[in-house]
Amino acid sequence: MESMQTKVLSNKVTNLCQGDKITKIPNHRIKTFAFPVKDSSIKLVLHQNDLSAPQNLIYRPQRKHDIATSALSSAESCVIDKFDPDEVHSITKQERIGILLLNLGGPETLNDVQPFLYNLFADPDIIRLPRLFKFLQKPLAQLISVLRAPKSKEAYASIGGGSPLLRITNEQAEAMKEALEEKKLHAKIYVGMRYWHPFTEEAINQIKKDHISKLVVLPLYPQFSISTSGSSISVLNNIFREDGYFEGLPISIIESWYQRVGYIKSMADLIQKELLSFLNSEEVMIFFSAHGVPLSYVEEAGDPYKDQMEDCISLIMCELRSRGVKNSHVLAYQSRVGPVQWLKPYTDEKIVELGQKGVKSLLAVPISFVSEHIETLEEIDMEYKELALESGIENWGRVPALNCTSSFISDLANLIIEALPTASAIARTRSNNNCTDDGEMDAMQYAVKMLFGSVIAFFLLLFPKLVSLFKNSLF
Ligand SMILES: C=CC1=C(C)c2cc3[nH]c(cc4nc(cc5[nH]c(cc1n2)c(C)c5CCC(=O)O)C(CCC(=O)O)=C4C)c(C)c3C=C
Ligand SMILES: [Fe+2]
Repeated sequence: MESMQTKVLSNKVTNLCQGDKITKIPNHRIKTFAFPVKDSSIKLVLHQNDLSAPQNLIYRPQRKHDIATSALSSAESCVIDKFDPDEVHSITKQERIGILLLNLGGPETLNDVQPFLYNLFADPDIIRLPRLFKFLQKPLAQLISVLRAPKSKEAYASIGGGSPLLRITNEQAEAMKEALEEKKLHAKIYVGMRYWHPFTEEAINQIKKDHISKLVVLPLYPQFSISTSGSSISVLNNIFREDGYFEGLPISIIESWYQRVGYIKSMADLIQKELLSFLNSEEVMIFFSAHGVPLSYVEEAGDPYKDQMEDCISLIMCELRSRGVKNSHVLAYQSRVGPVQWLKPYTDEKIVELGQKGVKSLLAVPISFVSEHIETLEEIDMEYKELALESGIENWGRVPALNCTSSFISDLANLIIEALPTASAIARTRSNNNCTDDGEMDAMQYAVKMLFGSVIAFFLLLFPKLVSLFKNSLF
């Protein structure tokens, strides 16, 4: 396993040994700092000379796509040290700590499916239109959501009529609160969903009512993607910029956490346990199935999702190998939507290929999400299982999602505690982007764009050939 460690000494970045303490020259400013450390026991803590408590703690995986980050500002001196929870508690006793868990959200009833899909496709981080065509976003979302709704409804009906996501996320929040209390940190936990209730805005209103004085934001996606954590964080950053409450409020945003030892070990535990349920466990191929993203996200927009996914899988396999598990493994991407190319190999094609090659036993491991959801319960458990059995795979198994696994929840609680000292005020620079936000568009401009977009969408609906092309290739 590659492990790169870095230390700051004056202006230089050199190699670091665990436990190194380095005092940096006073008044040195640190603006951004990539900290590509895979061993999460090593942290970089920035101290101010007159305070004994850490002011900032940097915990940033290496990534290509740069979105707003706030944790790093200026520091008087710099110490590289191991994380000390007692020190954190001493500075947080007087605070009203809030933890905001971000997630995707899902329809609770079949009637919610179409409006939920509308919210999803109206997100410019999900359908990325060129600037010139941005005005089509909402009419297109309306069209696609109406066309896709019947298929999605069928899938949600087959798993009981709605998504289990809110229930599981609430259970995780409750379990996290208890784990934090055991670690002597009292915090209020909020759930903010991107596409369904309770929306992020609802969670933010509650945070304000509760007079939270320090906030940690934790997206429940281990790996960062523009389409998931990125989208949720940009909604938040817009709120933080516009709302005076957040001016000066210390906030720490955790962007990804797939490389945490606690998470990796929890995943390895689940895989190891499930392998034992096969009669021929050493012959089973471990089949990691990650939610896909369009290829352009990675190749054009610099989404670090694929790199992080591959990294994550090599860390899990490394952990399994250290336990003597020698099974082969493969990574494929599921749940593609639309006519564009997505990350490959595709899960369905890979299953067929493996069946043709004579593989007899597969263990599916959902890897991009930590709760059961439609794509584990319907796509993997029903569609892919059926496809596998038709393709000659004889033994099929699936690793459950982490949900409330206690080692995992405890590790997330540690992550929150470690992130607290990094909380710092978000820079409130207003975007000078004129035309991307409805709020910034005048009413007339908005009405014209909606009307024009709706006319185009309406014409698309009138052409049966186009619609059937949409239906066949998109949905
Ligand atoms: C890390 C996980 C996810 C990524 C990456 C992601 C990207 C992504 N998704 C869509 C389109 C849809 N996603 C849908 C549901 C859905 N997606 C995720 C996770 C990721 N999505 C979850 C957990 C869920 C399920 C929520 C639930 O209700 O249980 C759906 C709706 C379901 C369906 O109709 O299939 C769509 C559509 C795109 C286009 C995309 C990247 C651009
Ligand atoms: Fe999705």
